[in-house]
Amino acid sequence: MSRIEAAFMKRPGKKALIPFLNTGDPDVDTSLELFQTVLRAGADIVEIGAPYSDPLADGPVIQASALRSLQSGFAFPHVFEMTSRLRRDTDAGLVLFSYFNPLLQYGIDRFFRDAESAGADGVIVPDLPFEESTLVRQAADTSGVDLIPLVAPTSSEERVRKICEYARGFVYCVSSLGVTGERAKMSERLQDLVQTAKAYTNAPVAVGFGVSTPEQARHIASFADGVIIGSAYVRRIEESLKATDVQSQRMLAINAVERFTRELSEAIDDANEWIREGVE
Ligand SMILES: O=P(O)(O)OC[C@@H](O)[C@@H](O)c1c[nH]c2ccccc12
Repeated sequence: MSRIEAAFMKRPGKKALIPFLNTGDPDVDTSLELFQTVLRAGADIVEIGAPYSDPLADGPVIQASALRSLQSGFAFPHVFEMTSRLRRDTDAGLVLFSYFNPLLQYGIDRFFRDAESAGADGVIVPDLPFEESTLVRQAADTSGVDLIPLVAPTSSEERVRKICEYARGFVYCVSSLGVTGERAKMSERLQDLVQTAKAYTNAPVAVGFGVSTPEQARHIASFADGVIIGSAYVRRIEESLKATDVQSQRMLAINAVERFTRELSEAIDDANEWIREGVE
Protein backbone atom coordinates (compact mmCIF):
# COMPACT_ATOMS: atom_id res chain seq x y z
CA MET A 1 0.00 0.00 0.00
CA SER A 2 1.38 3.47 -0.91
CA ARG A 3 1.73 6.14 1.78
CA ILE A 4 -1.03 8.14 0.08
CA GLU A 5 -3.41 5.14 0.13
CA ALA A 6 -2.48 4.57 3.81
CA ALA A 7 -3.12 8.27 4.57
CA PHE A 8 -6.73 7.90 3.39
CA MET A 9 -7.21 4.80 5.56
CA LYS A 10 -5.98 6.21 8.87
CA ARG A 11 -9.19 7.77 10.11
CA PRO A 12 -12.50 6.09 10.89
CA GLY A 13 -14.55 6.36 7.69
CA LYS A 14 -11.33 6.70 5.70
CA LYS A 15 -11.03 10.48 5.24
CA ALA A 16 -7.90 12.63 4.88
CA LEU A 17 -7.04 16.14 6.07
CA ILE A 18 -4.74 17.75 3.48
CA PRO A 19 -3.24 21.21 4.26
CA PHE A 20 -1.31 23.24 1.69
CA LEU A 21 1.58 25.53 2.74
CA ASN A 22 4.18 27.27 0.64
CA THR A 23 7.78 26.23 1.25
CA GLY A 24 9.70 29.21 2.63
CA ASP A 25 6.70 31.19 3.94
CA PRO A 26 7.57 33.28 5.89
CA ASP A 27 11.07 31.75 5.74
CA VAL A 28 12.47 28.25 5.15
CA ASP A 29 13.10 27.37 8.82
CA THR A 30 9.70 28.57 10.02
CA SER A 31 7.91 26.83 7.16
CA LEU A 32 9.63 23.55 8.17
CA GLU A 33 8.26 24.02 11.70
CA LEU A 34 4.80 24.81 10.29
CA PHE A 35 4.74 21.64 8.16
CA GLN A 36 5.92 19.59 11.17
CA THR A 37 3.23 21.22 13.31
CA VAL A 38 0.32 20.40 10.99
CA LEU A 39 1.60 16.83 10.59
CA ARG A 40 1.87 16.36 14.36
CA ALA A 41 -1.57 17.95 14.90
CA GLY A 42 -3.39 15.59 12.52
CA ALA A 43 -2.71 16.30 8.84
CA ASP A 44 -2.71 13.02 6.88
CA ILE A 45 -1.14 14.43 3.72
CA VAL A 46 0.56 17.80 3.11
CA GLU A 47 0.83 19.75 -0.13
CA ILE A 48 4.36 21.20 -0.19
CA GLY A 49 4.08 24.31 -2.35
CA ALA A 50 6.87 25.56 -4.63
CA PRO A 51 6.25 29.34 -4.68
CA TYR A 52 6.10 30.86 -8.15
CA SER A 53 6.21 34.45 -9.38
CA ASP A 54 3.17 34.06 -11.65
CA PRO A 55 0.66 31.95 -9.68
CA LEU A 56 -2.29 32.35 -12.11
CA ALA A 57 -4.63 30.03 -10.24
CA ASP A 58 -4.04 31.62 -6.84
CA GLY A 59 -6.00 34.27 -5.04
CA PRO A 60 -4.41 37.18 -3.13
CA VAL A 61 -3.61 35.22 0.06
CA ILE A 62 -1.46 32.59 -1.63
CA GLN A 63 -0.04 35.12 -4.09
CA ALA A 64 1.21 37.15 -1.11
CA SER A 65 2.58 33.97 0.45
CA ALA A 66 4.55 33.13 -2.70
CA LEU A 67 5.97 36.65 -2.72
CA ARG A 68 7.06 36.35 0.94
CA SER A 69 8.78 33.05 0.18
CA LEU A 70 10.55 34.37 -2.91
CA GLN A 71 11.65 37.51 -1.03
CA SER A 72 13.00 35.35 1.82
CA GLY A 73 15.25 33.56 -0.69
CA PHE A 74 13.22 30.52 -1.80
CA ALA A 75 14.88 28.53 -4.58
CA PHE A 76 13.18 25.61 -6.35
CA PRO A 77 15.44 22.88 -4.86
CA HIS A 78 14.20 23.91 -1.39
CA VAL A 79 11.06 21.83 -2.00
CA PHE A 80 13.19 18.67 -2.23
CA GLU A 81 15.15 19.62 0.89
CA MET A 82 11.87 20.28 2.73
CA THR A 83 10.44 16.94 1.57
CA SER A 84 13.46 14.86 2.60
CA ARG A 85 13.61 16.69 5.96
CA LEU A 86 9.93 15.95 6.65
CA ARG A 87 10.26 12.38 5.37
CA ARG A 88 12.74 11.63 8.19
CA ASP A 89 10.01 12.09 10.82
CA THR A 90 6.77 11.05 9.14
CA ASP A 91 5.07 8.39 7.01
CA ALA A 92 2.33 10.87 6.05
CA GLY A 93 1.68 11.53 2.36
CA LEU A 94 4.07 14.22 1.06
CA VAL A 95 2.78 15.82 -2.16
CA LEU A 96 4.83 18.40 -4.07
CA PHE A 97 2.86 21.25 -5.57
CA SER A 98 4.29 23.22 -8.49
CA TYR A 99 3.06 25.19 -11.48
CA PHE A 100 4.19 23.73 -14.78
CA ASN A 101 6.66 26.44 -15.83
CA PRO A 102 9.16 26.12 -12.93
CA LEU A 103 8.91 22.33 -13.21
CA LEU A 104 9.70 22.53 -16.94
CA GLN A 105 12.62 24.89 -16.26
CA TYR A 106 14.02 22.46 -13.70
CA GLY A 107 13.57 19.54 -16.11
CA ILE A 108 10.61 17.15 -16.05
CA ASP A 109 12.58 13.90 -15.64
CA ARG A 110 15.03 15.52 -13.20
CA PHE A 111 12.09 16.89 -11.15
CA PHE A 112 10.47 13.47 -10.72
CA ARG A 113 13.80 11.75 -10.00
CA ASP A 114 14.59 14.32 -7.29
CA ALA A 115 11.04 14.14 -5.95
CA GLU A 116 11.28 10.37 -5.63
CA SER A 117 14.69 10.43 -3.96
CA ALA A 118 13.49 13.12 -1.53
CA GLY A 119 10.68 10.77 -0.46
CA ALA A 120 7.74 12.51 -2.16
CA ASP A 121 4.62 10.40 -2.76
CA GLY A 122 2.81 12.63 -5.21
CA VAL A 123 2.89 15.77 -7.34
CA ILE A 124 0.16 18.25 -8.26
CA VAL A 125 0.62 20.52 -11.30
CA PRO A 126 -2.55 22.65 -11.40
CA ASP A 127 -2.00 24.37 -14.74
CA LEU A 128 -1.13 21.25 -16.75
CA PRO A 129 -4.16 20.22 -18.84
CA PHE A 130 -4.62 16.45 -18.85
CA GLU A 131 -4.51 16.41 -22.67
CA GLU A 132 -0.98 17.93 -22.58
CA SER A 133 0.36 15.84 -19.73
CA THR A 134 1.69 12.75 -21.57
CA LEU A 135 5.40 13.53 -20.99
CA VAL A 136 4.78 14.44 -17.35
CA ARG A 137 2.66 11.31 -16.77
CA GLN A 138 5.45 9.18 -18.28
CA ALA A 139 8.09 10.78 -16.02
CA ALA A 140 5.80 10.34 -13.00
CA ASP A 141 5.07 6.70 -13.79
CA THR A 142 8.80 6.00 -14.34
CA SER A 143 9.67 7.55 -10.96
CA GLY A 144 6.80 5.88 -9.08
CA VAL A 145 5.63 9.30 -7.79
CA ASP A 146 1.85 9.76 -8.24
CA LEU A 147 0.82 12.57 -10.58
CA ILE A 148 -2.43 13.69 -8.96
CA PRO A 149 -4.98 14.90 -11.55
CA LEU A 150 -7.51 17.67 -11.06
CA VAL A 151 -11.15 17.82 -12.18
CA ALA A 152 -13.26 20.99 -12.09
CA PRO A 153 -16.98 21.84 -12.14
CA THR A 154 -16.56 22.77 -15.80
CA SER A 155 -15.14 19.34 -16.72
CA SER A 156 -17.47 17.32 -18.98
CA GLU A 157 -18.34 13.79 -17.81
CA GLU A 158 -16.23 12.41 -20.67
CA ARG A 159 -13.22 14.44 -19.50
CA VAL A 160 -13.80 13.40 -15.87
CA ARG A 161 -13.86 9.77 -17.04
CA LYS A 162 -10.55 10.10 -18.95
CA ILE A 163 -8.85 11.86 -16.06
CA CYS A 164 -10.17 9.49 -13.40
CA GLU A 165 -9.27 6.36 -15.35
CA TYR A 166 -5.63 7.57 -15.26
CA ALA A 167 -5.79 8.78 -11.64
CA ARG A 168 -2.80 8.01 -9.40
CA GLY A 169 -2.76 8.72 -5.66
CA PHE A 170 -6.05 10.60 -5.46
CA VAL A 171 -8.25 12.82 -7.61
CA TYR A 172 -8.26 16.54 -6.74
CA CYS A 173 -11.79 17.88 -7.19
CA VAL A 174 -11.65 21.68 -7.52
CA SER A 175 -14.79 22.83 -5.72
CA SER A 176 -15.50 25.99 -7.69
CA LEU A 177 -14.43 28.11 -10.62
CA GLY A 178 -11.88 30.87 -10.25
CA VAL A 179 -8.82 31.03 -8.06
CA THR A 180 -7.88 29.69 -4.62
CA GLY A 181 -9.25 31.57 -1.65
CA GLU A 182 -11.67 31.17 1.23
CA ARG A 183 -15.33 31.04 0.25
CA ALA A 184 -18.48 31.32 2.32
CA LYS A 185 -20.37 28.88 0.07
CA MET A 186 -19.46 25.79 -1.92
CA SER A 187 -20.94 25.13 -5.36
CA GLU A 188 -24.16 23.08 -5.32
CA ARG A 189 -22.65 20.94 -8.11
CA LEU A 190 -19.75 19.84 -5.91
CA GLN A 191 -21.38 16.67 -4.56
CA ASP A 192 -22.36 15.60 -8.11
CA LEU A 193 -18.81 16.21 -9.34
CA VAL A 194 -17.40 14.03 -6.55
CA GLN A 195 -19.95 11.26 -7.25
CA THR A 196 -19.14 11.40 -10.98
CA ALA A 197 -15.41 11.12 -10.28
CA LYS A 198 -15.98 8.24 -7.85
CA ALA A 199 -17.92 6.38 -10.54
CA TYR A 200 -14.78 6.27 -12.74
CA THR A 201 -12.00 5.55 -10.26
CA ASN A 202 -11.21 3.53 -7.16
CA ALA A 203 -8.71 6.21 -6.12
CA PRO A 204 -9.80 8.47 -3.26
CA VAL A 205 -11.45 11.76 -4.29
CA ALA A 206 -10.45 14.87 -2.30
CA VAL A 207 -11.96 18.36 -2.54
CA GLY A 208 -10.14 21.70 -2.41
CA PHE A 209 -10.69 25.41 -3.08
CA GLY A 210 -12.45 27.69 -0.70
CA VAL A 211 -12.65 25.52 2.40
CA SER A 212 -12.23 27.92 5.30
CA THR A 213 -14.02 26.50 8.36
CA PRO A 214 -14.25 23.20 10.25
CA GLU A 215 -18.00 23.12 9.45
CA GLN A 216 -17.25 23.27 5.71
CA ALA A 217 -14.60 20.56 6.16
CA ARG A 218 -17.12 18.36 8.00
CA HIS A 219 -19.72 18.84 5.26
CA ILE A 220 -17.21 17.94 2.51
CA ALA A 221 -15.96 14.94 4.49
CA SER A 222 -19.54 13.62 4.54
CA PHE A 223 -19.31 12.86 0.79
CA ALA A 224 -15.65 13.15 -0.27
CA ASP A 225 -12.58 11.19 0.86
CA GLY A 226 -10.37 14.14 1.68
CA VAL A 227 -10.42 17.88 2.35
CA ILE A 228 -7.70 20.20 1.03
CA ILE A 229 -7.20 23.58 2.72
CA GLY A 230 -4.64 26.21 1.72
CA SER A 231 -5.65 29.86 1.92
CA ALA A 232 -7.24 29.54 5.36
CA TYR A 233 -3.93 28.21 6.69
CA VAL A 234 -1.84 30.76 4.83
CA ARG A 235 -4.02 33.64 6.07
CA ARG A 236 -3.26 32.56 9.66
CA ILE A 237 0.46 32.70 8.86
CA GLU A 238 0.02 36.15 7.31
CA GLU A 239 -1.88 37.41 10.38
CA SER A 240 0.89 36.17 12.70
CA LEU A 241 3.35 38.44 10.89
CA LYS A 242 1.65 41.50 12.40
CA ALA A 243 3.44 40.74 15.69
CA THR A 244 6.41 43.00 16.35
CA ASP A 245 9.30 40.56 16.67
CA VAL A 246 10.21 37.48 14.63
CA GLN A 247 10.09 35.09 17.60
CA SER A 248 6.50 36.16 18.46
CA GLN A 249 5.55 35.84 14.79
CA ARG A 250 6.86 32.26 14.69
CA MET A 251 5.09 31.25 17.90
CA LEU A 252 1.81 32.86 16.80
CA ALA A 253 1.94 31.13 13.39
CA ILE A 254 2.76 27.74 14.92
CA ASN A 255 0.00 28.02 17.53
CA ALA A 256 -2.55 29.19 14.94
CA VAL A 257 -1.89 26.37 12.46
CA GLU A 258 -1.80 23.79 15.26
CA ARG A 259 -5.18 24.92 16.65
CA PHE A 260 -6.72 25.09 13.15
CA THR A 261 -5.48 21.59 12.30
CA ARG A 262 -6.99 20.13 15.48
CA GLU A 263 -10.34 21.84 14.78
CA LEU A 264 -10.37 20.55 11.17
CA SER A 265 -9.30 17.07 12.26
CA GLU A 266 -12.12 16.81 14.81
CA ALA A 267 -14.66 18.14 12.30
CA ILE A 268 -13.64 15.57 9.69
CA ASP A 269 -13.90 12.75 12.21
CA ASP A 270 -17.32 14.09 13.28
CA ALA A 271 -18.46 13.74 9.67
CA ASN A 272 -18.12 10.01 10.06
CA GLU A 273 -20.15 10.03 13.28
CA TRP A 274 -22.98 11.72 11.38
CA ILE A 275 -22.70 9.19 8.54
CA ARG A 276 -22.61 6.27 10.94
CA GLU A 277 -25.71 7.58 12.73
CA GLY A 278 -27.27 8.08 9.29
CA VAL A 279 -27.96 11.71 10.10
CA GLU A 280 -26.32 13.13 6.93
O1 LIG B 1 -6.48 27.96 -1.00
P1 LIG B 1 -7.72 27.11 -1.01
O2 LIG B 1 -8.92 27.89 -1.54
O3 LIG B 1 -7.98 26.43 0.33
O4 LIG B 1 -7.48 25.94 -2.10
C1 LIG B 1 -6.47 24.89 -1.87
C2 LIG B 1 -5.23 25.38 -2.50
O5 LIG B 1 -4.66 26.35 -1.65
C3 LIG B 1 -4.10 24.43 -2.87
O6 LIG B 1 -4.54 23.14 -3.19
C4 LIG B 1 -3.50 25.17 -4.02
C5 LIG B 1 -2.61 26.19 -3.86
N1 LIG B 1 -2.41 26.80 -5.07
C6 LIG B 1 -3.21 26.20 -6.01
C7 LIG B 1 -3.43 26.50 -7.35
C8 LIG B 1 -4.35 25.72 -8.08
C9 LIG B 1 -5.03 24.63 -7.44
C10 LIG B 1 -4.83 24.35 -6.06
C11 LIG B 1 -3.94 25.16 -5.37
